Amino acid sequence: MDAMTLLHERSSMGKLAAPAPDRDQLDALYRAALRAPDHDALTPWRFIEFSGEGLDRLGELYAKAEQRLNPHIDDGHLDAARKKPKRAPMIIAVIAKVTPDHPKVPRIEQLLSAGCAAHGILLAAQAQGLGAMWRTGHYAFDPTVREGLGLAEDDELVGFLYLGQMGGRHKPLPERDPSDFVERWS
Ligand SMILES: Cc1cc2nc3c(=O)[nH]c(=O)nc-3n(C[C@H](O)[C@H](O)[C@H](O)COP(=O)(O)O)c2cc1C
Repeated sequence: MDAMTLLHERSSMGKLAAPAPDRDQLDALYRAALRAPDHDALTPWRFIEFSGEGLDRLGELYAKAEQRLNPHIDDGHLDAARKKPKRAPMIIAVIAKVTPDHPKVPRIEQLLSAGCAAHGILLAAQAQGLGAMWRTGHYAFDPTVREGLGLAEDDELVGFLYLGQMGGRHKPLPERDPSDFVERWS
């Protein structure tokens, strides 16, 4: 796939099947992430890769988060939370590792770099014929989940990237006209 086609046609895939990306594919995903624009070369990101029992452990964290939000939650809802990570054979959590009060690089720039790293992973997934979807949901901001994943106070969980083999077809791309979004000063 040529670069412009990839950039114009990237699309999320919610239906994801086993197997998870293999080591070579993952290496290519991370290399794409590491080419994110990065002011002052802070590399303000880290990644946690979940597969197999790791997905169960993440599900347990989700259930713990729900229980803290609602101590009377019923087993059905707890189970639903536990199963959420099982929607894919692999999840990569992208975490912005923020250096607070940096003299040159404000927080927003560090968050944007980590977001670009996540986008790099999505693009590299599609380039390799894999399916991918960026999710957050309330869990990305939940204190129990943040603590369980070892986030420092200034860090942000930018997203959970669900990855796997394409389990369906991409939905049609929306028709968008660039001129609706562009103002020209010339
Ligand atoms: C930061 C971020 C968080 C997102 N979180 C969710 C989410 O929790 N659930 C969801 O269905 N889509 C979420 N999305 C949107 C999807 O990843 C996807 O972009 C959207 O469904 C549009 O599909 P497309 O990427 O094929 O255009 C999120 C996107 C971003 C950038």
